Amino acid sequence: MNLTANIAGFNFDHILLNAAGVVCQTSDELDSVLASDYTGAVVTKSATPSLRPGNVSPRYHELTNGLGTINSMGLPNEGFDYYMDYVTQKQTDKPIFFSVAGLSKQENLDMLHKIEESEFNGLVELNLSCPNVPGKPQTAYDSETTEEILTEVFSFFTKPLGVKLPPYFDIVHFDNIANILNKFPLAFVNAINSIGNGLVIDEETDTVVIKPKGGFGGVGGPIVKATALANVRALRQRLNPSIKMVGTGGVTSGRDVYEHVLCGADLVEVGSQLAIEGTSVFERLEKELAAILTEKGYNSLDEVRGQLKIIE
Ligand SMILES: CC(C)(C)CCc1c(C(=O)O)[nH]c(=O)[nH]c1=O
Repeated sequence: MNLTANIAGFNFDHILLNAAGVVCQTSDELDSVLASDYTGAVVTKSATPSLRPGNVSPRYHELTNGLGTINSMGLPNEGFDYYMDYVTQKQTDKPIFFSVAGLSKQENLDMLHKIEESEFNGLVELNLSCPNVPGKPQTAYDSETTEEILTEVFSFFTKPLGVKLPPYFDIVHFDNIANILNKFPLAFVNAINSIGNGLVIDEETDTVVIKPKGGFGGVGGPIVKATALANVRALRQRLNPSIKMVGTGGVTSGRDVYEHVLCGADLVEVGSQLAIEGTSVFERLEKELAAILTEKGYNSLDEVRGQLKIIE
């Protein structure tokens, strides 16, 4: 059975990996994802130029009803040089995604220049949920800023690069962002990041569950699956075929992985469920996915990818 994928000439023997931010801040965590026999790659926690402790705790919470998670981590990470050391020294035949999230356009450009000039030979994921200038929405929700930063990036960057996008909720927004992204030689697009600025309340105490931002945080897990699938599908339908698709959001079963592939995903990432279940989740998900393919008489994900049917 063929459960492989290819992006920018990189072969992935498995289509599953972690979502940036989950089990990927330290070298031990990164090693644990790579060590799984059921992952095809690993992505680092989004790096900033220097080390960041991130926000005060509680900053992450799993909903008691199991429907999802909420977080306002605040970009805690070991700093750019730590991840550069890791990705350039790590001996592995699995591709590595180096995620970056500068706090300004200049920080992103500086990090990307360093990657361009480095020995790193993996893929880069530019986190476009990165902050924008005060008073403006996150970068990915600001078309001009998105186009401006990608224009500057591709004026010098030649290694495989994709973008991590927040969810969009309006068909015109799908059209707009796809029109911008199609102007650039992107290796991939990763949809979705957590749904921004949700709010979860503790029913015992009538209090928010995370401390930063008065309780507002990014929402993940089962609760976001419908939005994640819609974004993967809408972007797949609009983006040049040369831009591959990474599906993220709401994956807790092999069926969820299968649905991301039906919508067009080449790789599928696991965030909340990985945080909850640990790296054994990858084996469970791949085996559940393989069982679905067998049951349906498919021998390869190539027969499934993008084949979602509509009601004629
Ligand atoms: C939200 C930002 C802090 C600007 C980026 C890092 C990030 C975080 C985070 O570090 O709080 N959490 C997410 O769910 N997605 C992200 O992309």
